[in-house]
Amino acid sequence: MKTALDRIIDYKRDEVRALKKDRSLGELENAAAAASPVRGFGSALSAIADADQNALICEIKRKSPSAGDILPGADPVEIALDYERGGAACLSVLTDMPSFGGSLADFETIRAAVSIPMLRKDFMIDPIQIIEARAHGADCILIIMSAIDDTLAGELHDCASRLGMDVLVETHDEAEMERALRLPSPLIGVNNRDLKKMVTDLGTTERLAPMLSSDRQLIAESGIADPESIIRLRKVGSRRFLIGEWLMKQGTSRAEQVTRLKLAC
Ligand SMILES: O=P(O)(O)OC[C@@H](O)[C@@H](O)c1c[nH]c2ccccc12
Repeated sequence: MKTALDRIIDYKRDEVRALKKDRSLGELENAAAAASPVRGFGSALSAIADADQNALICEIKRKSPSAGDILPGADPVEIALDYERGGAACLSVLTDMPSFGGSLADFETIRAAVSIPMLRKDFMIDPIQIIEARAHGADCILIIMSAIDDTLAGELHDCASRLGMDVLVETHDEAEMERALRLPSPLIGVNNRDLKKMVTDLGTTERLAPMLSSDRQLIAESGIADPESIIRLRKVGSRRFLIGEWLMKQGTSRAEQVTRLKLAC
């Protein structure tokens, strides 16, 4: 049986094929070279985490395979400005349309409206997507270890580094963590949501956190739903958090809730 992740990777292959037909590599490389300079993603997280506050990567997604509709008609710029005003370190913007309702057009509009660094959150399976990400202003890209093999992960990582972007390497079990630690990126995410089974458990971050040495930075991802989740994960040393659905649903108190999470201890 195909998992949700398998299905996504299948249509990503079609998207990559279409992109390669549409735009030449040279053209995209030129656009990437002309894009606005990278904003340091990892350094923005560290500036807050090193002061012992919670460095938040706040996410914009209209829907997801696990949650269904989150905020279908959301104005992404309005939400991004709430996040920035509340004190988010960085933003994560889903650019996948079929499953998450996002786009690179959203990404670009948001980046023009805020000054904090941004992660292009998508399913990367080919270097051309990384170049495309930079051409649209991305400061960081995501590598999902459960979606690709080590060779491809290394290639995508090198491509992002060459373009000056940071890389968030996502894991969700011990084997993936071991593979992730062979890549040079200091930013190691632990996804509490199993993308194959679509179940979320904060215990995943607690279990994997001890595998990181002090030269790596743990980012706890998914299922963070209140200050208590943050307080729980701070106990295993996490000071960096990626939060989507719960913040999306906070309505008019969104900025205040960001500040509350940032200061939770
Ligand atoms: O909405 P949540 O449970 O706060 O999760 C945010 C983020 O971690 C989640 O969207 C995510 C983590 N890794 C991903 C990979 C692909 C798509 C989405 C994700």
